[in-house]
Amino acid sequence: MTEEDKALLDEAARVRGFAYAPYSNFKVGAAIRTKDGKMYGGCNIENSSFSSTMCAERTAIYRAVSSGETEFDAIAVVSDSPNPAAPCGSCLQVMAEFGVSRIIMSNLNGDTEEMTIGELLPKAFSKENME
Ligand SMILES: O=c1ccn([C@H]2C[C@H](O)[C@@H](CO)O2)c(=O)[nH]1
Ligand SMILES: [Zn+2]
Repeated sequence: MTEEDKALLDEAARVRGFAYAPYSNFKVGAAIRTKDGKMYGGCNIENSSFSSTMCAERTAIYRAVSSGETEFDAIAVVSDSPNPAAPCGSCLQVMAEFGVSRIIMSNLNGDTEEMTIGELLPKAFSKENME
């Protein structure tokens, strides 16, 4: 693993500490890196109206996009699961939209796995489908 990817996982683990998850008690942290090396972190933010909950990955991506970022390299995701957990389908769809190609997943034991968006969401729906 590169130093850059370690730093991205460290940032995901750090912002996981801000997760607001009183309903599931499942805290998730994510951090996305732009092609020019900037990092944006995000945590999951739950709500008593459950469907208003936002995942850590989309919090991170939407923070980056809202800051003017358009070119992405990788996203790291950290949660307390027996095996490194993959992002949910909604987050994968958003990663496909914004060209987030590498997904690095880790748990608190430090087990780490990397997959591409093409592996996790083959045949993603995209704007090309609407042409
Ligand atoms: O990849 C995932 C999967 C789940 N969650 C959040 C949503 C909810 O708050 C909690 C349980 O699903 O974990 C994420 O943030 N990212
Ligand atoms: Zn999600």
